[in-house]
Amino acid sequence: MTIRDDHSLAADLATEAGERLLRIRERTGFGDSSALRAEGDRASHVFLMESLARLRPSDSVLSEEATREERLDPRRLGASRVWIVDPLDGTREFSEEGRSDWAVHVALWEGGTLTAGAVALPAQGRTLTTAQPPKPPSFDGGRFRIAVSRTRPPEFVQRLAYLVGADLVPIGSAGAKISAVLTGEVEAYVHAGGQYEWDSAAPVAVAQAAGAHASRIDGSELTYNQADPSLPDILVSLPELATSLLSGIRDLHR
Ligand SMILES: Nc1ncnc2c1ncn2[C@@H]1O[C@H](COP(=O)(O)O)[C@@H](OP(=O)(O)O)[C@H]1O
Ligand SMILES: [Mg+2]
Repeated sequence: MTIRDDHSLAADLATEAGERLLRIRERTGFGDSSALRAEGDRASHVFLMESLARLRPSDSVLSEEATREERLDPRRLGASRVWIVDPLDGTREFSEEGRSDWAVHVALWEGGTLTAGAVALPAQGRTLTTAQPPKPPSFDGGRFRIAVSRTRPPEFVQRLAYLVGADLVPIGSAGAKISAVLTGEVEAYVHAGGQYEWDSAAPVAVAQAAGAHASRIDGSELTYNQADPSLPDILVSLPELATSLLSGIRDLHR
């Protein structure tokens, strides 16, 4: 792998981890889904950790699959460059034959902001990247689509859809849902009730580079590389829809 800059590195690592995951799916099969999930998580984590240690030895890494001690390493909080990775987002969907809504996330946080990132969607044959941000379609009115978790949608989301005139589209993986906003399959993604920095850092880096709206559901900023990596709610949407979605969510929580 020839390394040019952080944007290309994020894209190359996410893409290669994704190719490895496709091979694991093919080799292992779907007979024992918990073994397939465990092998996918482990192999992708090891590949990303070894690659970053070799190619960016001075940087810190926060990975979903790291041990609790590794995640609590105080050096990460004092570091100026931290890679935030989710080796396999949408682990459940990865282990279901025929599904393509799972992803590999690689993001770079520098001094308070996300500066580079990539989301590989291996079973869709594409990687969305800050190296070449996608151009989301513009919204020209009418009913629209909100992507939600297949298994843990926020309790208020049905009422929100009714209020703003939208249909709900269940999709697995935060990365796949945010990518769906950027490629025009849906117009928004709403989540609440629990999630972590690695679930959103890379797709948010790409969404911001693409000019989409990304925030907490109260409209405040998403902040990364915190001591506690919990980041329980998120709204990503086409920019034209953010105001009405945020005010709809606010009305439902009054
Ligand atoms: N209530 C919750 N608590 C903790 N994590 C959650 C969550 N809801 C969703 N997530 C995480 O967010 C990612 C996307 O979830 P979903 O597909 O349901 O939208 C998944 O990541 P992983 O697949 O990496 O574990 C999932 O674990
Ligand atoms: Mg995840």
